[in-house]
Amino acid sequence: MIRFEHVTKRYPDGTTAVEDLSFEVAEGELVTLVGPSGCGKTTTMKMVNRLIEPTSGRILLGGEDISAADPVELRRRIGYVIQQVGLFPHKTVLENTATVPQLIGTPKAKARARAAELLELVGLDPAVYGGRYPEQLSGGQRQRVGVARALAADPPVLLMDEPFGAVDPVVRERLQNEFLALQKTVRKTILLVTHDLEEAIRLGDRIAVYGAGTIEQFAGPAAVLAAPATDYVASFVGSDRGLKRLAVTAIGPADLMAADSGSPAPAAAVELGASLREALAALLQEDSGRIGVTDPDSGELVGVLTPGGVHRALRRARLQEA
Ligand SMILES: Nc1ncnc2c1ncn2[C@@H]1O[C@H](COP(=O)(O)OP(=O)(O)OP(=O)(O)O)[C@@H](O)[C@H]1O
Repeated sequence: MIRFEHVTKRYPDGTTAVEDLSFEVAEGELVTLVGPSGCGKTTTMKMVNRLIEPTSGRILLGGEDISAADPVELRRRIGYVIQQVGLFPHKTVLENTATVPQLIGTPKAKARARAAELLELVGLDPAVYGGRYPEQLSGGQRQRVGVARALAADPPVLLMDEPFGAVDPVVRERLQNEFLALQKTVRKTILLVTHDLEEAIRLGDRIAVYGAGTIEQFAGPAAVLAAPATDYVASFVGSDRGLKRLAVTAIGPADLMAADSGSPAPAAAVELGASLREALAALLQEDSGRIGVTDPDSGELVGVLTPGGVHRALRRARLQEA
């Protein structure tokens, strides 16, 4: 869907921001760009909606070379979410969300109805928040409006630059989870820039780990953690990558013990397919040392997870990757 072919960007002062980048983002895929400050992530992203033009190489969107596209028309196909959100201060939340559809000629009533739906989708009750002004919202709520607004024109592609950057870690984690659930339904093709490795791992179907102006590794989160491609990536992901793997390993049926009909069902439960990190957090809260695991569709208890099951799952994941 988005394809970079040997893209280099040199700024007029001689700074090479990115050099010979080639990678592809599949339709419906969420790719996170992660790396230290100044490594070229934002430059990469802004070349996709032509806020920055490459010095050489080309970028294709759905097979079409974007250098031939009209930038205004191009940006209509590409939602853009930035850290500072950039909401219009003098417009209400509903008006902010309806801005783009109205700009492209959607009748006002229809644009507003759609905006209300989207606010609902990002967890903001339009009856409560629709009439408020941005300054009357918390940072996390503003970021949700930013996401709703970017989705409003239903663009196939979303560019997100540190979209959850301006909120505290707890709210951030909640927004990330909500966003992942949302992505399951909307299935946009997304490039998301972050300097936070945990965020990149949590959100990305694949991760591009940037060094200075180049991608050092482009792979799924589990592969980046299990087999860093270079010494640089190894030091970037750090020595606690074993722990980080908890976040990318899901609980499978083989990790569970049968729910014993004799003993009471555990009080806490997570869903099958939840991350080991989530399961471990729940286990640590449970004095009994066991939690229930439920079927995400039916909600029925399918088994019981103990710390031994977490070990089994990690071992299984290591074997699969080997
Ligand atoms: N307009 C510009 N003129 C000259 N150099 C620039 C310009 N914009 C960015 N750069 C340089 O290009 C390099 C890459 O910048 P970029 O903003 O893409 O990095 P980044 O990875 O997004 O960083 P951060 O995480 O700090 O936002 C940096 O060295 C930066 O100083």
